[in-house]
Amino acid sequence: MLKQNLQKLQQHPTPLYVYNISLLRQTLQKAKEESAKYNYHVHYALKANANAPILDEVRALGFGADCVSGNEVKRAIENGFSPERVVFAGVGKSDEEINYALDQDIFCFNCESSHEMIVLNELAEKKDRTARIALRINPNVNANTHKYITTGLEENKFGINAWELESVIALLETLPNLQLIGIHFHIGSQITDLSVFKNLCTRVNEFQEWFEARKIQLEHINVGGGLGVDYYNPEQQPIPDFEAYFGLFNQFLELRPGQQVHFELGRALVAQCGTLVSKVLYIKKGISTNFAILDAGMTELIRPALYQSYHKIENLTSNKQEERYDVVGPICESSDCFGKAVMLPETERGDLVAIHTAGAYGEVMSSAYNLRDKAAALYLN
Ligand SMILES: Cc1ncc(COP(=O)(O)O)c(C=O)c1O
Ligand SMILES: N[C@@H](CCCC[NH3+])C(=O)O
Repeated sequence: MLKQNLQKLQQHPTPLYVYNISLLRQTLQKAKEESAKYNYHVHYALKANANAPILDEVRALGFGADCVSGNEVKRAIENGFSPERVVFAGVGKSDEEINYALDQDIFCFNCESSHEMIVLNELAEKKDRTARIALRINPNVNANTHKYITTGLEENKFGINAWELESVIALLETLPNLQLIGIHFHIGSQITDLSVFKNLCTRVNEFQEWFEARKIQLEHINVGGGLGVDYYNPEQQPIPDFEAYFGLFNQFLELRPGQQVHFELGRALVAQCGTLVSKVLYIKKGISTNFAILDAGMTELIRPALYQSYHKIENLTSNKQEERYDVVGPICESSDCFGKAVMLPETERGDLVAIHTAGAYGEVMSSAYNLRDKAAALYLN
C-alpha cells in the first residue's frame, strides 16, 4: 500500500503518520461481524488513537466509546458518539471530569475505588442526578504481557481488589445517587495468548456467583480490551483473529438471562492501519553497526523506548543489498532507538522508512520534547 503511494508520500513533509482507511474499515467490519454473532457491545478505546477521521469510521460502524479522561469523553461526544454509548474508566477522575460526564449523562462510570464512589455520589447529588456505575474489579489474572501494560494484578493500581468487595457493597447501600449496573474488568494490553482471556472468564464467573449469592443483579458485564496484534508480521496478519477472541468469551462466560456483555478494544482495531513514515537524515558509522538516523524519534513513537517493543521497519525506497543498521531518531536520549541490528537494504540520506503497526498508541502518545513539531497525518483509501 505504501509503495504504491510512494509519489504521494514523497510530496509530504516527514515524519508523517499514514493511515490506511480501507484496512481500518475491513478490521472494524470483521470485529463488528464477529461480535454481532453474540450480540456483544464493543466500545472503542479512544486512548489508542483519537484522531477525528479514525473516530468517524469507528462511529459509523456503530461502536461505542471507552474513555479514560474528561477530554476523551468530550472528544467522543463532539465526534458524534451518543452519550448512551460512552463508558468512563480511570483511577484518577477529577471533579471537573466527573461533572462533565454527569452533565452528559454518559452510560456508565467504571469506578476504581470506594473513595471515587463517595466523591461521585457527592457530585451526582449536587446535580440531583443518579450516576450509573460498574465496579472495576481487579481479578488478579496475569495477562502475560509487558509489565508496564499489565493492569489486572493485585499489585497494579487499577480496580477494586476482591478482598475489598464486601465493604464496597456495604458502602454502596449508603450512596443513593449511584446505581450499580454491572462489573468491569481490564487485565492488560497486547495480549496474544488467548488462554489469558479464558482465565479472565473463569474469574468473571466466580465474581458473578459472589454477587448472585448476595442477590445483587448485574445487567452488564464489561470484560475490557487487550487483544493484541502481530507486530512481527503486519502484512501477513493485518486483522486480528476476532472470531477466536469473541468465540472464546461465548464459550467460557457464564451469563445470567438478559445480561449484556461489553468489550473495550483499542489496539486490535487500529494498530495495523497506521504507519509512521520517516526520512533518513544521516548514515553514521558505529563500532559494530551503522546508524541510520531518522527524522522521526521517540517523540513521534515512544513504544520502543518505553516498552522495548518491536515495530517492523522497512526501507520503502531502496532495493539494494541488505546491511545491518541501528535505526535511531534525533532526540537527545539513548533510548531513542526504533530497532537495533535491523537488516535493511543499503540505506542512504533521503530514503523513506516505514515503521509499521503504529496506528495504536503511536500518534496519540507523541510529545513535544526537544520542542519538536507535531507530525502530520495522511489518510489513504
Ligand atoms: C480500561 C481500559 N479499557 C480498554 C483498554 C484498551 O486496551 P487495548 O488497546 O489493549 O485493547 C485499556 C488499555 O489498556 C484500558 O485501560
Ligand atoms: N500505551 C500502551 C498500551 C497501554 C494501554 C492502556 N492501558 C502501548 O503502547 O502498548
